[in-house]
Amino acid sequence: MTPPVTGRGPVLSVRDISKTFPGQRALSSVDLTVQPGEVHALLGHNGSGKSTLIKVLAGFHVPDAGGEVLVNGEPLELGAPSRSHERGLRFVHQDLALLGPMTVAENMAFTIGHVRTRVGTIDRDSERSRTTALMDRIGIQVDVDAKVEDLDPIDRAIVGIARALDGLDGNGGLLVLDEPTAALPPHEVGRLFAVVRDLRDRGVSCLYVTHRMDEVHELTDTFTVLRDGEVVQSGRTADYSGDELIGFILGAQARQQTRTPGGARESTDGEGRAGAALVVENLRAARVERFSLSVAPGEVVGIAGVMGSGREFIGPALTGAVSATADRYQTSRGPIGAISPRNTRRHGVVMVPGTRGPGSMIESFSVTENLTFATLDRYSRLGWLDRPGERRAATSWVQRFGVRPADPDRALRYLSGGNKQKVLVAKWLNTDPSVVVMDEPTAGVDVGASAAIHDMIVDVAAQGVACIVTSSDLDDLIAVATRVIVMDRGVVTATLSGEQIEKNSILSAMSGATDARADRADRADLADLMERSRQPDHLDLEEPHV
Ligand SMILES: Nc1ncnc2c1ncn2[C@@H]1O[C@H](COP(=O)(O)OP(=O)(O)OP(=O)(O)O)[C@@H](O)[C@H]1O
Repeated sequence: MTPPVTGRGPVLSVRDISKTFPGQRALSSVDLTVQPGEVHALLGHNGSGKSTLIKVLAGFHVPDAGGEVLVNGEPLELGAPSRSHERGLRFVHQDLALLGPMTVAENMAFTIGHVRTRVGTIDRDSERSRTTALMDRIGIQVDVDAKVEDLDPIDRAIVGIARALDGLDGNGGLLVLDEPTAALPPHEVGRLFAVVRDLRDRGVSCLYVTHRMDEVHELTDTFTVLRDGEVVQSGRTADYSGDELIGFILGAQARQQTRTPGGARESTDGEGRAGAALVVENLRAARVERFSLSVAPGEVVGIAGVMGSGREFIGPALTGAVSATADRYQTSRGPIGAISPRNTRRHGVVMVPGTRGPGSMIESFSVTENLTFATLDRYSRLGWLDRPGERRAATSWVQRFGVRPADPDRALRYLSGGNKQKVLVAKWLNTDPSVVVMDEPTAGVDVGASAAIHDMIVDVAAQGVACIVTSSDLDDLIAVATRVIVMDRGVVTATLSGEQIEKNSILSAMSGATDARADRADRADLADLMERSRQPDHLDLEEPHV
């Protein structure tokens, strides 16, 4: 790792910054320093204040009076986004805000402005060359004429970073990356790290927000941990173990968080004593060619596969959210007929979607209203809503998942991203499903809440629910699955159980699938995947994750 550049003052000094929302102190006297050429991890549980701090830096929130932010030693005018931009602060949010139907060059022009000819028309050629030049600066080329919706997630992330770098001349500046790997499959994370390291070597510092603990030691030089809006620790990453960092993040909670990897549990191969909860033969849907699965009550089946393998379409296909057919689709309640949302729901097959996108949650509704939205009939009495009953159920889920703030009446929009995710998972578990498909259940969720969600999945399974977890985060699969199915190009290519459920074996099975199509695959990706599967950092199975 390149040592941080020294000799100049800090690129960023946050001093005594506080932010109070009505009824909520989100930041309390926060100090944070980033030196030039340094990757600084900003860590903290869901709701600890990371996004609020970033929004203060971006000029989106005005902090309480009293504190200051210095950029390269000079005070920054707070609450003015254009001033933050002028002073070299750049932000890449999780939602990259790229427009799918537009090309890469058009997206760049849309945000950083059009290039005009002398007669005032748009100069498309210059816009394309400018985009190529921005890409060159991070040493990666993406087809500037490709539509963003056709790009891989990693290329989209890279376009987002390249766009943010506009106007930063060569040396200096601070790039704030908010959970940039949350939407990336494991084998593509290395490419993003290479871009960040390359920028660091060229003097662009980085404030890096992540919940993935394995990334912290791999990528960052220094760190700050926020807990409940306060800085609890900062320092050089190399001076602390992963467990120590987790301890800072979770505080007293840490000691309560333990879990047994699911791989250690016995596999039932889909046929438990009570018979299968779901049998599907030759499921076909967009990106799913032929998928067969039998899952028993109480079993947790994990589905792994790189982006585009079909993994992400299994949930929508099984619940009829996308058009799907199968030679056989049978639950414990009998054969299903057409695979439609209504039929699958009647059979108790539900899906917890991976994104908190439109339709999955209503931001202006309270936590309680969101939690009970899919089960309103249960709380209706003679046409009236049993509000106390609704609230009791919500309170119990809020406590079980540790939703913060622990206030079931709070409008969802005031919750942090990870806490919204917990409410979303709870909403579907509250429907008492017999089969639940969870896509990326811990995306954006902190290390403590991830463990809580893993425990909850195991708990739900122990109550006889068949669980199918599709995830790009191998830790999810290792923590909960009794069997892991690996997919490639819409078909199952491997099934792992027992002791095979560990990172190395899953990655090799995924790489085996990739290997089989190596003639058309990107060999760099494959090499990267293999390289990562050999790195001991990624395979530290002795250490408990939480
Ligand atoms: N606009 C707002 N109004 C009221 N409270 C808010 C607002 N924005 C954030 N909060 C509260 O401030 C606290 C910090 O939230 P923040 O979004 O900064 O957390 P975070 O660390 O980014 O969490 P996550 O990892 O889940 O994204 C939370 O309790 C949140 O509910």
